[in-house]
Amino acid sequence: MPTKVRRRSMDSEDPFTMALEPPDGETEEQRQCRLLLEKEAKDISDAIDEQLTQEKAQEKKGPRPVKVLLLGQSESGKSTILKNFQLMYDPKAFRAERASWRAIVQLNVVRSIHVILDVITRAQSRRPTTGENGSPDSPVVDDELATLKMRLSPLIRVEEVLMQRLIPIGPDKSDAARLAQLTNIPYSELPRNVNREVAVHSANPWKDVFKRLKGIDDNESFDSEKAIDWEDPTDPGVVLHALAEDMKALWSNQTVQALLDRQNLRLQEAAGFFLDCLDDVTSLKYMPSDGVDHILRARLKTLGVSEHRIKMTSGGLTGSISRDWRIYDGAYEHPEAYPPGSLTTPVRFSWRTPVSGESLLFFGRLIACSCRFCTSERHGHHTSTTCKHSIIFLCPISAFDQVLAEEPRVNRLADSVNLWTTIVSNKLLASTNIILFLNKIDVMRTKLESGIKLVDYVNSYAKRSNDLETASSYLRKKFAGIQRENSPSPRVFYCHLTTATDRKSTQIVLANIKDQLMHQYLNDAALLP
Ligand SMILES: Nc1nc2c(ncn2[C@@H]2O[C@H](COP(=O)(O)OP(=O)(O)OP(=O)(O)O)[C@@H](O)[C@H]2O)c(=O)[nH]1
Repeated sequence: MPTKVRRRSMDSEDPFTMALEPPDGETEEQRQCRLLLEKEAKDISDAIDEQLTQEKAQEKKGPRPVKVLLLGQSESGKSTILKNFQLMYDPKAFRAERASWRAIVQLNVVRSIHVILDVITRAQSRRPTTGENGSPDSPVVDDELATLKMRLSPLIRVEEVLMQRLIPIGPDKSDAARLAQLTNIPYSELPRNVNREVAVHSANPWKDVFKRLKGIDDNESFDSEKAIDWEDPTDPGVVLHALAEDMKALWSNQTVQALLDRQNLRLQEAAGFFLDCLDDVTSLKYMPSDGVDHILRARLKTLGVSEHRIKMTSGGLTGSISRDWRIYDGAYEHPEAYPPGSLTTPVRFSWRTPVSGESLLFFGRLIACSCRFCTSERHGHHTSTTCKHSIIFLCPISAFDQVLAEEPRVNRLADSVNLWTTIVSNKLLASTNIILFLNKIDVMRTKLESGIKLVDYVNSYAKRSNDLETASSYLRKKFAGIQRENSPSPRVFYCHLTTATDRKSTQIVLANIKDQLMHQYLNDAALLP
């Protein structure tokens, strides 16, 4: 029948059908990974459907919530911005999570030490060579360092225990468990291209783990300090405390520094770096306090999209108003991660470098999600056919000299620029507030001051001065220009230079954004029938 023939031929050209077809020459490992991602996408979709149904019912009862989507490539700082929001507007919940973040800080510490131990192992396995003057070509691991390495080996077990607590592998074979299997392999057995970073799925209630361990009742008011059994000899904190002096000796060892230098491993610039405050984080009763920003600096990669509800209040001429906010952390979910602290491959940046396929797929999915949230409202409050919510887009500008782990030909800044172009040019997002955060300004400053030249990666930077002010203002103008040229209709360019781990400065920015969005929300509401 003609219709059948037509449909078949359309199907074979349908980009969605083509996109879903398995790639040619797919290996079994790739197939497993793809199926996992597809199942996860379906779970997300089902969860959104369920959420939409609930929201519809809820929204009939009260005012519309303000929705903000955090977007950006992996390690751009989305979760850190979310933590800042929680710290400001939901401090009680934030404090209750301190025990969980204590475990992440401990995990970050042992991970950094593990990286160093791996570097030493590699140096030990190399045959020593000598230069022209007869001295060794590369730093030599002496007996003292080898002994130190041996004494620190119990930390590997601590890391495994922490990872198992965070991502238990049960008989359920859930996504979280299966992803954990991908990442829970001991470092020594990991193939080079496998993710070395532990990641939790947003659906995994990892923060409850410590609560569950102590058997605290859900209804009991939860004090995070009570969640720790301070007398427990198997608590990772005990081992960390016992090995604190050895860890300090390792980090300050000249040979270790030389070996890290040779491999271009800048641990101090890597996420979750705590080796500069070992006294503090290895103290027997260590708990990340309100006074220090350890929770903001702690690194735990999250996969999937998570929703966080916060009640926010804003003052104005008409008195103070209070609204529910929903903040979505659109964590980038590529199964690979960046090797810690390295990534100085000199892949040049170009304003036209193709965006990685994985990133596009992910952002497409996120935009689809956010637009579905709007679709659900269109019949209720919205009269517009475009998304009215807000996006905070994070670009870690310090990544200008780094490449994507999953696509080593793509510069990380180029990836961000392309994602930015995709977002600002999307017609469905024409009415969306898009706020750009050029993040990791502190790391950018350190890099530029250490002599790394922006022009070596971004040709068009030409002969401009290699300082933070000039560089950030140049990048800001570039991002503004892309928005101007690509937005379906004119919109205001909102941009902030941020250091998300610096609570004070970030909270000023977020307070302004909160007031701005509340104001717009009220204006929109006034225009509604
Ligand atoms: N020095 C510095 N570190 C930052 C800044 N913003 C975030 N970080 C750190 O960078 C790491 C990654 O930040 P996250 O907030 O986890 O990044 P993300 O975008 O949520 O990453 P994914 O979970 O992989 O999607 C964390 O250890 C943060 O503490 C910043 O402005 N300066």
